[in-house]
Amino acid sequence: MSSLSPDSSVPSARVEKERDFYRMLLELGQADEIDPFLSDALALIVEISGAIRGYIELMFAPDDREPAFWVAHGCEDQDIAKIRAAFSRGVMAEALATGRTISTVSALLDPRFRSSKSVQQNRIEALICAPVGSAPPVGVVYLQDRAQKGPFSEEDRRHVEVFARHIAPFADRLLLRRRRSDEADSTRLPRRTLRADDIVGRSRSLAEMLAQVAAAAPLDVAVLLTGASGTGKTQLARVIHESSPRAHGPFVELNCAALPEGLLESELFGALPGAHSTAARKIEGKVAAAERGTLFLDEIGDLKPHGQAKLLQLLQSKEYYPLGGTRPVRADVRVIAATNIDLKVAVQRKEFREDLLYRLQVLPIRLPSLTERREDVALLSKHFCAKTCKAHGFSRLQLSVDAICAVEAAEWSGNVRELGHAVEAAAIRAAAEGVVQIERRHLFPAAAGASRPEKGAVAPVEVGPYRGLTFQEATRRFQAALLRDALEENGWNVTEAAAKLDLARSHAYRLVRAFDLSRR
Ligand SMILES: Nc1ncnc2c1ncn2[C@@H]1O[C@H](COP(=O)(O)OP(=O)(O)OP(=O)(O)O)[C@@H](O)[C@H]1O
Repeated sequence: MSSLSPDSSVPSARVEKERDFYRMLLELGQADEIDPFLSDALALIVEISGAIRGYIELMFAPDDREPAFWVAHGCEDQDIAKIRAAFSRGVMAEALATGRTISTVSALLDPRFRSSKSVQQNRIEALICAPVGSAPPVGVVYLQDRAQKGPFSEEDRRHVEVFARHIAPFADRLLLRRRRSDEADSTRLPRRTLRADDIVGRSRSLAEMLAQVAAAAPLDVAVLLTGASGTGKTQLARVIHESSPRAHGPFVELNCAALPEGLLESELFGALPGAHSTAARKIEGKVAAAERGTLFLDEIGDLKPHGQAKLLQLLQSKEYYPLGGTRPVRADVRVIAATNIDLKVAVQRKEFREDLLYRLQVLPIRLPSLTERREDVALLSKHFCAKTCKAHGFSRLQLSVDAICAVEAAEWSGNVRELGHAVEAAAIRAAAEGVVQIERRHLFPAAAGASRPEKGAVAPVEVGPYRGLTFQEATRRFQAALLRDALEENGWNVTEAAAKLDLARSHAYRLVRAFDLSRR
């Protein structure tokens, strides 16, 4: 056997490498989830061939503009457009069209590819590209650049071809699943006109809301977003902006709850030098900063009467006066407002101007709470799990089937943020244990201080300091102590403390005032 060492029966390094390769391919093939399997398999072929970059792309149809699935290895950028631009489209197209493996020592010198823009721009040298599947191929495996100078060998080519044959049945299964799940996705239609990739979910209630967003986004009218805290109003405001003709303009956010009444006018409209004690120089207001873009007014229900009057004036006349200014300035901004309180009730209580409410809610959009879209909980949990792994540099963790059942069964009070925090905490616990799956116990640890108790269960808390007090007084003192603690921990940054406690910012500000908390 030519691959054995001449003087013994010890296999050569090449044979060992090859054996490892096949063994690992077989092991990888046992995986239930195809996406991570393809990602691991790609890392393996990149390593075996000594390539620097690798890419797998699968398509529903050969002339589709976007891939149905893709995974890259050795590429910093997570933006698919940038990753695709770094590889030779010409080479991939040829492998797909001919059903044959393409390889070259240097694409830059190869007369078949040297005129291609991507080849010139990325100065592409050695590459191999093998089609996946046959009659017709459904995608490609593409390797580019070698760690050690020189071309890919015949052996590398053989490995890539074996690899492409091995993953072909997985690719077929993945495409079939994707096609079926795409057909079942009720949000597919409205998503077509929106830049809403970050909005996870496929439930009917989310689809109905996205349909309203798709109708509202291109129109230059005010939008009022309502819904419980943490349901995604801020995220949706960005989607509306990015899907509108103002997408190239700025998106400027102003939290009305965080704003002391005296600062509102200069914050919103800016101030001319000398307009007030702190305005030594001209201060640019948020309206000016949002010129030709979108001004997002969060927690609009907390705007005080004076602020409401000023905002109404702006919406009616499209003009405003900077503080200390005598001439009106024209404003070209689209206003999107958000609130988690019922503004109609606030109007009845004379806390919010009715005329302003009508100006703001030309197109009102209510965000469904998590309880109305329970079928999205599993998808959202997986999304938060992947996001946490990426943010903390964990190797890929997955939620076990049992853990998914547990998150689906738990009560989340409609709050997506709360679900996100619980999954993040669970991922951190699982990573600390060095396991690869997040289990129920990571999500709902029995100890005190656990994130979200499962339905019915309440984690124990020490009652010592509150003994002897009435229920109300004990609750009040406990809340004040908890909030003070979070504020201390976060340098008295109310927004961060609110996020830590999973409170709406406006609620946190109200509590700070109600408990009269201040730095000691
Ligand atoms: N459908 C979704 N898909 C993915 N992430 C989501 C979704 N909805 C909400 N989130 C995430 O949940 C968190 C809370 O969302 P966001 O801040 O937009 O809520 P909000 O309604 O503005 O909250 P608040 O009323 O407290 O200001 C964010 O991290 C957001 O990215």
